[in-house]
Amino acid sequence: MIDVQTKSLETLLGEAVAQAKADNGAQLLSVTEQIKDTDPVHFFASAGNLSTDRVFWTSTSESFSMAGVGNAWEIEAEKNRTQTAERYWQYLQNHALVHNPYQEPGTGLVALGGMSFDPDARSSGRWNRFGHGSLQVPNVLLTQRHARHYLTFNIQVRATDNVDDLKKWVQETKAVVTSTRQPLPAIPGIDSQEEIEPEQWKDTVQRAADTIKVGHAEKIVLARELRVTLKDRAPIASILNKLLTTQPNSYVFAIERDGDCFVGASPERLVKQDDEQLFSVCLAGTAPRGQTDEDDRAIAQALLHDDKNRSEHDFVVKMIRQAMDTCCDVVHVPDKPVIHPFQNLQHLYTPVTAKLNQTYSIFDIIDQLHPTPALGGVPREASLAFIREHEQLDRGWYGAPVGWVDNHRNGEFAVGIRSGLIRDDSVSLFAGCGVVRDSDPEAEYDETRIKLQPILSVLEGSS
Ligand SMILES: C=C(O[C@H]1C=CC=C(C(=O)O)[C@@H]1O)C(=O)O
Ligand SMILES: [Mg+2]
Repeated sequence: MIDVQTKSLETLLGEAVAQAKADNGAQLLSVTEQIKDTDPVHFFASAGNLSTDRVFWTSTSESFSMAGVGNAWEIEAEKNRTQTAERYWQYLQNHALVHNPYQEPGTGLVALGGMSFDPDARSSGRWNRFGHGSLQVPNVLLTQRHARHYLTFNIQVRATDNVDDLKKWVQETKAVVTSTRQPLPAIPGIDSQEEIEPEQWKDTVQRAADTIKVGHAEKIVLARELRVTLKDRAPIASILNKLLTTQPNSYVFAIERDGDCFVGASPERLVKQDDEQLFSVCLAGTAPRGQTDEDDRAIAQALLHDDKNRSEHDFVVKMIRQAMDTCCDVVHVPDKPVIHPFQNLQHLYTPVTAKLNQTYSIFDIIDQLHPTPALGGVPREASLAFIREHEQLDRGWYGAPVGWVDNHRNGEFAVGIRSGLIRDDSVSLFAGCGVVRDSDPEAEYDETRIKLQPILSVLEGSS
């Protein structure tokens, strides 16, 4: 068995070297094998010995995870992020040598990453390791679906490369990332925290509500930052592990670029593609969970019938339906939202399904959807202009699509909320809320405080 696999890897490496020689350039080789059980979080932790460019993605409701390390190919874009991603992803799929005997989504040639919320926003420099759009094909990718585990090596093979050396590198790297589990380090806890200008933020919420009342916009989403200093460097794998156990029904993700890491547990799917089938979600309108079941149900009922929250939600439904209509043949949207409960809050939730027209890709849909009025506002341009002018925050990748695509028309992007940016021992946490004409600044402030809580309690090491 091992012999056959080794031989096949050797053969593939030989073919890639020959192709690189013929092209007088480099040849991307992608080779996938099924492997023994390997825990994605421990893979991510061990991979830190190889590179400070790592990625992690879990859809906790589906028992599906990916963890990747290194960078075999990167699509980088400043403006026109989705068009650039589409073009280079097509190019790569046409030119890569892919050996993937499995039909599992998320195995083989996969690119993971995301983009900034707004390429036209002022930059503070804090996100400069991320750029405005970046998808990366990791050198090594672990894919876990239920009880099955797959390992993909993506290698840039050059004409001058030696097959034996490459094979040795693959074997050594595999040993590092699938090594026996080391215990994850403890989360060091919080040394200090600072809310960034909360009073000024509330004034901005009032200003947004006033802007809406005079008819210059209908909804504007405003976000704020909580800056946390930990007692020691943030152990990202341990934080992911804790998010996985405390945040069911979420997308737990980490995108690390040169040591800086964007991490989160988002409840919000932007879009999932399963060949021609698309799934999106309208998520807006928020209330806390109750202390007792009865209390919880009463809060849920009140949320379902609350005009202010319903209007926040309905703007999102209307716009997502329009966006889907542009690229899809059949779009299904229920008439009314339901309640979707999460660990410490509940949201109004309307699922959307659609059939993607064959001439479009997931990148076209992202282009249509982002930013939805759950993160931008209505109308899109007026709300973005307000955010650019008045919000005292460099959103960076917060609130923007983060996810993955494979080369079989599968992919999924979440909205990067309930998230933070980690650098060494400091973490910037972000939370926003939908401001409509009846918004009360104190209530919106409380809502953002609840949204910050899950990730904050993970950092406290107490959840
Ligand atoms: C902007 C955020 O949440 C959005 C998603 C769900 C509910 C929202 C709300 O009720 O305001 C927000 O639109 C955030 O968590 O940072
Ligand atoms: Mg809200």
